[in-house]
Amino acid sequence: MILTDRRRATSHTLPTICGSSMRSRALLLVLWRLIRRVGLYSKRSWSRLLWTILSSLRKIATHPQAAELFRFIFLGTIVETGRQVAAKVLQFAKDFFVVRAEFASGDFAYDWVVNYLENHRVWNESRSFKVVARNATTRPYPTSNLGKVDGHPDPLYEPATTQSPSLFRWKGYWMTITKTTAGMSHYDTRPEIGAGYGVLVLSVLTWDRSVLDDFVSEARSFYVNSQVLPRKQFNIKSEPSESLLTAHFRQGDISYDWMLEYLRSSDALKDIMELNVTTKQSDLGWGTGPKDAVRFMPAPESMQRLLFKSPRTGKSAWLQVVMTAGSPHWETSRLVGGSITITFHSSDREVMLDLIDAAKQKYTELGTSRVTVHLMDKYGSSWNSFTRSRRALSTLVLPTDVKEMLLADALEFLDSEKWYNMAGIPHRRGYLLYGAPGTGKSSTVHALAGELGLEIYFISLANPGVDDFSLARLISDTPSRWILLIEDIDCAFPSREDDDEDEDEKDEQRKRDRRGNRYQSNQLLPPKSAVTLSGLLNVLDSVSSEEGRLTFATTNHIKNLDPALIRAGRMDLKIKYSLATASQIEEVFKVFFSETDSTEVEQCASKFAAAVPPEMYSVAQIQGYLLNKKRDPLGAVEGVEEWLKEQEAERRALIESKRRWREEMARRRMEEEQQYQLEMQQQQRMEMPPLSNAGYEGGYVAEREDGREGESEDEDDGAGYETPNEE
Ligand SMILES: Nc1ncnc2c1ncn2[C@@H]1O[C@H](COP(=O)(O)OP(=O)(O)OP(=O)(O)O)[C@@H](O)[C@H]1O
Repeated sequence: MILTDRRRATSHTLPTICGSSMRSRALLLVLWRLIRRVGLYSKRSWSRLLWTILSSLRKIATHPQAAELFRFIFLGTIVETGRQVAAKVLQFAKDFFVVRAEFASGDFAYDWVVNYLENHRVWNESRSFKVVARNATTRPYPTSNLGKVDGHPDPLYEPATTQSPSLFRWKGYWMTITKTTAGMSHYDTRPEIGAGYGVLVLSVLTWDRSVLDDFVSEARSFYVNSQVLPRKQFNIKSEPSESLLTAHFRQGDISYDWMLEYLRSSDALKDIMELNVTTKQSDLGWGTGPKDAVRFMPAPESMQRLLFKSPRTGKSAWLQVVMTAGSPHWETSRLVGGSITITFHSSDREVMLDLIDAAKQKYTELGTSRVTVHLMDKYGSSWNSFTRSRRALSTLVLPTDVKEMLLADALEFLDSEKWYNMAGIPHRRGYLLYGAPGTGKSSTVHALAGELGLEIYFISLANPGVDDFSLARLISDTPSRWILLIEDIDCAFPSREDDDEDEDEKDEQRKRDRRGNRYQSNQLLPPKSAVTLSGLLNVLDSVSSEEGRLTFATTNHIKNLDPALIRAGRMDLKIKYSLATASQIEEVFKVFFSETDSTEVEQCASKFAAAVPPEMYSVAQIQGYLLNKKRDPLGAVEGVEEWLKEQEAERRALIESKRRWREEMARRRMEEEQQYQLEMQQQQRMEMPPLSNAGYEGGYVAEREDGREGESEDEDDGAGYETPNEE
């Protein structure tokens, strides 16, 4: 009954308390029953509950095991608090009594400290190290007595890779040093991280920070004043420091040649550890001594250290040299685009200037004088520069006065800039050098450039990458007072006189499309260059480039040139280069044997000149013959008859082969023409309407007198063909 009553009471109170969900209703019902059973709804029952809890706690506390537990908790709290306080105090003491510095490889400070530590045998004193075999003869390792004379490397001590700190004493202070090397992370994208990255942590047990400053400054001055090459630590490509002086030398600029010669000299080579050994002739020519047959160069793409001592002030500084090798130019295969970057381990500008001076002086002592030549790259987008030996104007064998006249004219032009400005005439002058190949046209330009101290900008119109636009852009990127050299200017445009013998073969090739099919006579021939005549004229007349320009154009075929190209104002002076005259032949002979007894040479020269027919051979051809007899003037005279016979035979053979070639070409042309006509006839027949429909009303194909098929009358414009019937 009681149960029933309670259920009733619950059922009518619950809906006012809870929500609608069945599950929460059931939960609340259980709770409600619990409260009612314990009687928590009354004040008396609360105090009873409290009393129960307290009495239970008292029971637990008086239990012997519980008392033990409380004691442990209490003690533990005290110990942990003490430990934390001690750690805080220790950390504070460490911060206060230990000075800590970090050095990262790639920075010079790192090198100073590492160099200092290595020279003070810190790793030898360490409890953990690795032993490596290196050549230590250049380094003062007093403990190492091995390997001094037998050419084998010495054992050296290096920090162990375990990163364990080494302890050492410096001026009464204890220091610990930790060196981490060899690639902390291979995944790091920063350039200085990866294999070879190193960090050095130096801690000094002192509260005085100036101890560390003193240490670093001692390491620095030890490094700077050291006469022993510091061992290369890490080959880091990035710039080591922005605050130090760095000088860049680019190939094509004469200062690059100075520096290259200096680096090749024995002064610098003694410090350089990675060398390129070559027996290849360099731009600068062979040396005279037997040792010069092998040339040494600092290895490109490597970082080299060398000590430079200024001859003027006696100051010295370590230099870090990084060389980049150039790549071969597409047309000439000369190396272009190389560079030398020198970082001075000093911020003293005087040292840098002294180095450049010393390099220049070394270069002058060698007696090499060079001319800078800029060649366009294969895309016609930029200039690649290099230098080549200067040629003395006196070595050119030209008809009397030509050299003198050219030089005087160019000098006068360069001197009269003001006059040009006053007269409102653009300050530029054009020279056209024309004549047979090998007569000295290009050599004249190079010799003149050396004489006038001007740079040559060489453009090749046959370069597939160059067009009007790129040519104009390239020309605008030039200095004032320069030489523009356009060789074989005729090659750029289709020749208008196809009967030229030398050009026949080239033209024949050009007259074929990519698949080898011949261009028909009614089709336009492709131009030889993407540069158009008007594009070139624009460049010659342009005011965009700096003025003071001497333009030299050379050609073997002046008759192929458009008159617009060579009119006065564009080509002011036209100089003809002929095949060698008698006096030129004699002079070439004398130049060749200038080191032999003069009376003998005089006699031989006139005999030689009398034997060689004038204006038959170029100077280049005569030089070619004399090169084989360069120490034997008498032999040169005796052998000339034989050589002339050979030349004559060669000439005849050449004429004969050209004749045969022309005949063959004419035959092929005729065959092609016939084939073409035949194909056209067949094609027209195939397009012809069926014969059954032919008739007066339907139109027809008429046979023309010349054998070609006519068109139907219906499609004609009214003039019509005469029909066979009408005929
Ligand atoms: N008049 C000359 N005096 C001295 N050397 C010459 C002379 N002519 C030609 N040579 C020599 O012949 C070689 C070719 O000369 P160069 O290239 O100057 O001739 P070029 O007339 O420009 O020929 P091309 O028309 O084929 O370009 C060079 O090695 C040069 O030394």
